[in-house]
Amino acid sequence: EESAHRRGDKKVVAVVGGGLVGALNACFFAKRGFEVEVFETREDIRKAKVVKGRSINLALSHRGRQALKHVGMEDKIVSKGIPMNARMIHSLSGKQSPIPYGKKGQYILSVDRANLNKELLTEAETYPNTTLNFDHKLQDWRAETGLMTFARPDGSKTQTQADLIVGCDGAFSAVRKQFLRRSRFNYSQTYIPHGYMELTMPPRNGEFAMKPNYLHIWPRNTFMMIALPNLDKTFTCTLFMPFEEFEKITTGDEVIEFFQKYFPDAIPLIGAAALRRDYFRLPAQAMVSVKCSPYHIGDKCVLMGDAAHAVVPFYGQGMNAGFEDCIVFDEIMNQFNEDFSVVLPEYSRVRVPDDHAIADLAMYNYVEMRAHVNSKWFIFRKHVDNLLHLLMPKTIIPLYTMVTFTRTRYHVAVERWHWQDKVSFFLLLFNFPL
Ligand SMILES: Cc1cc2nc3c(=O)[nH]c(=O)nc-3n(C[C@H](O)[C@H](O)[C@H](O)COP(=O)(O)OP(=O)(O)OC[C@H]3O[C@@H](n4cnc5c(N)ncnc54)[C@H](O)[C@@H]3O)c2cc1C
Ligand SMILES: COc1ccc2c(c1)CN(c1nc(C(=O)N(C)c3cc(Cl)c(F)cc3C(=O)O)c(Cl)s1)C2
Repeated sequence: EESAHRRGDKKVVAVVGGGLVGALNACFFAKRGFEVEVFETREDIRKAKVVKGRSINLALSHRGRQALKHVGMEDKIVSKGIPMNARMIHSLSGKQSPIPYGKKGQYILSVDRANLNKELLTEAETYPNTTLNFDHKLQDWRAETGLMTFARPDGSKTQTQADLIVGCDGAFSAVRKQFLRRSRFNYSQTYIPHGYMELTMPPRNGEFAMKPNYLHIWPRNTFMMIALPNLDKTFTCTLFMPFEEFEKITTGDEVIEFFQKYFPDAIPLIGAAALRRDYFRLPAQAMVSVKCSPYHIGDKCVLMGDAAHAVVPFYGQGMNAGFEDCIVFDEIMNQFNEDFSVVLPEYSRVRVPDDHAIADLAMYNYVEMRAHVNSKWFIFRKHVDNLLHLLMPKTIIPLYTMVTFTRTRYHVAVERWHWQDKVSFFLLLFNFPL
């Protein structure tokens, strides 16, 4: 029967969550001519001052760029990103060793999260068939009818119906909550013992304090710090450490002592006074890994982005994977002529194995980095990867290359990686002329 809430002839798509994936998804659906309604808990961040407590910048790579390209946003976002052509490994002695990501054109971009979110919201708004509703917190919804209930800041409630509900409301998704009540819905979440804290490295004499076109890494097994450049010539440093280690450091002196021991070269670059102050500004944030399946309910609701698969950040792929979700869904919409009753199950069938694979990869890399990776090991491994790739470009492709610079399905990249590990072990064993 005619759906009551159809405006004109096109169906209504409700995107819950106006974060990175929700804002991008709104563009994908609007481009197809749907009536798009975005519902976002927070106020319009384009009017707000600072969004606190989120990772300030992110690494954008191929998968994410392809999604942005699809809605004509790639050039605008890339122009405001800072290319990182290589990692810069900081050893305990302060020695810096660059390791290229690949051939010349193979670089990743440091992009500002808040700006990316603003640009995507503004782009979504340019579509006449798109409405952004801020200060709308989804509280409840029903799969049978597509009826949603939102809480407003003044305590009032509003309701609206949609033909399709797209849950892009992040790792603690309210849309996903309804999935948990249904039979045959699989769900798992893991908080890792590490937390993360962001520290700012200011410019020095008006210039970047370190070489800007690198992803700076201080790998120290249990501890790790990374730094990505910002357009204002600062670096955002992210310190990863077990919560119990964060809790041991309670005074400014202890902060300096800790950095003296593990990241001595960073003290003058961040500044001892700033370090003493900023370390206590915000508590360390938790990192959770969420896996679930299926991603849909009937022809009514589908989860994308962190709402479907929150991953630990140790591959820099969370947003890239969420952005790629949008392309994959769009491709399936083309294949099955926008018939939600076919598109949604097909999307789960295709995408669950890949998003689970990247979740596993990121967790694997977290365990790997925590256990083995100090500067020497990191440098050695990456050089071996690059050497084998040089000798047998078609046979050995480093895993991070497949993940970061191609759209090889994540689960296929993992399968190849397992195969390659056997082959290269075999080759080394029979001392293939390396
Ligand atoms: C430290 C750290 C570093 C990272 N680095 C990278 C990186 O380098 N590269 C990368 O690709 N990814 C990275 N990520 C991952 C990336 O941040 C996430 O994958 C990405 O933000 C997911 O986007 P999303 O839109 O799905 O969710 P979110 O960005 O969480 O957006 C969800 C939105 O939904 C809204 N919302 C929540 N609940 C409701 C509700 N009930 N009703 C309405 N709205 C609601 C929220 O306000 C928010 O705006 C990193 C993550 C962390 C924590
Ligand atoms: C804003 O906060 C964050 C937090 C973590 C990350 C990022 C941004 C961006 N990240 C990227 N990771 C890769 C990668 O593939 N691997 C295997 C790596 C994984 C780790 Cl943990 C690392 F330190 C270096 C590399 C590396 O290879 O350079 C990229 Cl490529 S980008 C991790």
